[in-house]
Amino acid sequence: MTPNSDPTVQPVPASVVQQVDAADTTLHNPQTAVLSLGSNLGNRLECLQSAVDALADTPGLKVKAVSPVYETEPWGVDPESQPSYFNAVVIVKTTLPPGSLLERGHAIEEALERKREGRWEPRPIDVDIVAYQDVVSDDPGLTLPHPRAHERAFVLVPWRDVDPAAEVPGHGPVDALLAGLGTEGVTARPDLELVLPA
Ligand SMILES: Nc1ncnc2c1ncn2[C@@H]1O[C@H](COP(=O)(O)OP(=O)(O)OP(=O)(O)O)[C@@H](O)[C@H]1O
Ligand SMILES: Nc1nc2c(c(=O)[nH]1)N=C(CO)CN2
Repeated sequence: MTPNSDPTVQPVPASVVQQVDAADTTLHNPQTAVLSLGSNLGNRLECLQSAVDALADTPGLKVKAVSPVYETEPWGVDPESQPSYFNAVVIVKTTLPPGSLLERGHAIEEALERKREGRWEPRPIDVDIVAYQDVVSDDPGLTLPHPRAHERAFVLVPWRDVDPAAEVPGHGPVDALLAGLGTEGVTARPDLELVLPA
């Protein structure tokens, strides 16, 4: 069958294609997103690096910056009850809309065998979307900015390293948030480094 011989396939008028493209603001216009990576099970540095590599391998996404690595006290649980985390922040430019970026994060978690157990259980990798441009959304499936990012020094400290002027939409400058929160329990690990794939 030649491409146009199927009578059920109607050509899409150019004006419709144009309207659809214009409505998808991400398509020609990459957006900046901030991702938080955390690991407190297995080889924590390798898990973070695998996540960075997988992000860099994602069509429609370019990794622009990778923060230094921090060793951090488990937040939200008894800090003695879990191994310490390694945390880092990655800045990306992407044509993926927020929901697709979340799906990609989940796929990376699955590939690194993260089990979804109780809340804040130890995990080999966690990929959270901290912010997507200045989008604000209270959808529980994807809340933007991340609903707890502004309370987490383990997110804000590495984020400030790669973007000193960063702001959490609706919460203000990262620097000011950190002045209030303090940085206790967030320790630089200059002996460790994540590599940004070429
Ligand atoms: N900004 C966001 N980034 C990642 N997941 C989000 C976000 N907003 C909402 N979610 C939803 O939260 C659900 C639980 O995510 P996850 O298991 O990573 O939570 P957690 O890492 O244990 O805890 P926390 O959300 O406090 O970081 C996800 O399935 C996702 O749909
Ligand atoms: N230090 C630290 N604590 C956490 C982390 C994390 O990445 N680092 N992630 C959590 C759930 O996302 C809960 N607690």
